[in-house]
Amino acid sequence: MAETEIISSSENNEQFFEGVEKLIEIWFTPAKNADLRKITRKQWENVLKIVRCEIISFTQSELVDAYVLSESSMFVSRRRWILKTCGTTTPLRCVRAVLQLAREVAGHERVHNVFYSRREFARPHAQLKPHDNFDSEVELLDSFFGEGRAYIMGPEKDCWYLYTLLPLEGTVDALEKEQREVVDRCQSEPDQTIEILMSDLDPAVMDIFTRAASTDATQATKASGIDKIIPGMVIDDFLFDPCGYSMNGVAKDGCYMTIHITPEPACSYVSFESNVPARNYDDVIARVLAAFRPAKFVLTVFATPDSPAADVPRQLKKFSSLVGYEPKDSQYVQFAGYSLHYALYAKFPS
Ligand SMILES: C[S@+](CC[C@H](N)C(=O)[O-])C[C@H]1O[C@@H](n2cnc3c(N)ncnc32)[C@H](O)[C@@H]1O
Repeated sequence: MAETEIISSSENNEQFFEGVEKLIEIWFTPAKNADLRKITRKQWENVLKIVRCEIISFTQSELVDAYVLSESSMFVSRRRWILKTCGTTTPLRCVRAVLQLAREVAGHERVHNVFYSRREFARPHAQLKPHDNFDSEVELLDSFFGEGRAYIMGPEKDCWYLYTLLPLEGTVDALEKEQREVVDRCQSEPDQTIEILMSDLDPAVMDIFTRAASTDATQATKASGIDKIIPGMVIDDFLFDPCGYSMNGVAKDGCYMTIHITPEPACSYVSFESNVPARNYDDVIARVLAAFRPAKFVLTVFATPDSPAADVPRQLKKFSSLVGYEPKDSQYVQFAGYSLHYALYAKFPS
């Protein structure tokens, strides 16, 4: 397994692990016979060496390959690549290699869209370059993709960073035109992503994700109710020793879900992400919160106009009441081709 990222805090001798992930998603422009799944496992292993993590498990559906990594997950489909890694991994350092493999092995010449996002780290200064600050990350991303756009949402300590090539609606028409052409060429490909990034979780729940309480990952998946959050997924789960948990779920229709858990009391963190389509995510959000009981969380929802979830970001804008939680911040952004809702919630004081 890759070099572990667990650091002992000198202040109180408690274990610290940076659960907050960096998430990069690259969409390539459709091209005849091009498919990222032509990239071999060995080639991915070499890419992940640059990131400082490795593959620990693999599952697939007809439409998506899903890898559980020593630090989170990777999903590969015909024209979309997603890499989500935590700890002090360096995912942006591998982008050049991925673009090269996409071109030379998979037949993808053109990048259509890029999303790079993360919550603020618990310990930003412990990160390796370029992840030690957002400006450096943006500079590197711009060196690959040209002029992207960078956004910082929410209050300083709980902010959420986003880099994308999407223009704000109505500001740049070149990308809009390209997007329309792609939609025309490949019919529409509706897309939506919900992420719930939770911190300061209930210790009784976190206990489930330790080897002391659960004999294996399956037991932890069932005891926590993870298997009920989105039914119908084939689950590939992993329980770390002495604690920590990662899972990927894939469905026949190509949808995925992924959950990663850092249970250490000093730095407890859980992330949930899925691209399952829905007219609203109230039930999914309620099940996630009931399973993990965070004190604080960031919620983000992206949706294209042709997605069943198209109206979700707008609905959430007005949706202030999540039982037991109060909204601390909320932003709604309309990009060309996507809308986005960001919100920060905290538990009502008991
Ligand atoms: C890989 S997991 C999931 C992290 C995830 N990003 C999250 O949302 O919290 C990290 C958890 O597994 C534990 N762990 C145990 N062995 C590990 C290893 N060899 N590499 C990475 N994490 C390990 C860490 O202490 C931490 O609790």
